[in-house]
Amino acid sequence: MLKNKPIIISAGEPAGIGPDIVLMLLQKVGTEGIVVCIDKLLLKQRAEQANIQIEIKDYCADTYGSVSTASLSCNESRKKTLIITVLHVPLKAEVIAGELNALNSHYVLEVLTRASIGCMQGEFSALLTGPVHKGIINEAGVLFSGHTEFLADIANVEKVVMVLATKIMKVGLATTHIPLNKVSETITKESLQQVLEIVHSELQNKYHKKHPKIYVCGLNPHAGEDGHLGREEIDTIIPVLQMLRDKGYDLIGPMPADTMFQPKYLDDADLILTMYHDQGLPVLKYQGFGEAINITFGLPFLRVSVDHGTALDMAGTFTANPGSMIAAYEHIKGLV
Ligand SMILES: NC(=O)C1=CN([C@@H]2O[C@H](COP(=O)(O)OP(=O)(O)OC[C@H]3O[C@@H](n4cnc5c(N)ncnc54)[C@H](O)[C@@H]3O)[C@@H](O)[C@H]2O)C=CC1
Ligand SMILES: NCC(=O)COP(=O)(O)O
Repeated sequence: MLKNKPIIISAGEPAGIGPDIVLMLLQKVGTEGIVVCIDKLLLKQRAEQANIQIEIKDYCADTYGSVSTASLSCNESRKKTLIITVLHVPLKAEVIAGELNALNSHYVLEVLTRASIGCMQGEFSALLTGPVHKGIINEAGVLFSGHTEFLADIANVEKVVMVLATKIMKVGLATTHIPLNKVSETITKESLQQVLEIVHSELQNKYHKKHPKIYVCGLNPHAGEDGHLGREEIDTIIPVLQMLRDKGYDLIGPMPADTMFQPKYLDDADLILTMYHDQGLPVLKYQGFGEAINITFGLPFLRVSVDHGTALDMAGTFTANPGSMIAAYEHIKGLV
């Protein structure tokens, strides 16, 4: 049923590269089956800057898909025109590429809210998110640590798991956007169990891994070195892994994070669970920046995102690499 529904793209921070890479994606894959949630004047402005011919159709849930599905047309000058369906959300202030403006932070959140509610109501098959700027949203007075947590709140889900993926590896995070000095206390037996249950179930249900093999990193150097370099492995991680193994989970670890990322383990693992953001992501981005994607496990709808941020230094120049955006789109197409 959702197969026939459009994918909704939230273009993210309006002053960042989000609108640019959305246009680059549409040039590459066409516009059929895609609705872009953005201020339509902003999209037009960026397209003009890049000399991309576009025609905007206002999105209407009732008629979407019933009119012509052609995604390209030729005008008199025979230049290709992208026909883009836009779910218009108005900006609060004018946008200058590369210059953040806290006045537009509520616009960013309205886009995300509208798009994700549409996914939950079955109006859209999946959400593809462009990058947002976490700092400027906080400066507007809204506590915001990331899409992952924001979407979990909207969906009223207690726990979700951030997973980044390349062709070589999937890396999950036991904690997401929290200060380093809060990591240890945040990893409790309950939270780690929930994380592993979500990862296990998504690997089975979305990725058709009958018996997912999950490698788990320790928190401390050398996974605690038998308690001599920290006790979180002994007190928390090992008991949870043992309890889940007793239920049939295929879990390896806890293993030292510094030796985990080598081919013999990567080839064998369906996913590597790291304990915090910067334990797993630098390795993954070193290997695959530009083609990596970010998937939120545990939401009641499919959300996939780019692996990079707003790249304000490149906004409006159309020199950004759209590879991650394209990979995220292709990932969604493979799942819906
Ligand atoms: N999915 C999302 O919404 C994400 C948002 N962010 C947010 O983005 C903001 C800026 O974060 P930064 O740490 O500066 O990371 P960033 O990813 O925006 O930029 C880091 C470096 O990578 C380059 N870069 C980024 N994307 C690129 C692309 N597609 N092609 C070529 N070069 C690219 C930038 O020019 C810069 O040199 C922060 O507020 C951060 O929280 C960061 C990561 C993901
Ligand atoms: N480093 C990944 C990242 O910060 C993206 O987070 P989110 O906005 O997808 O939650």
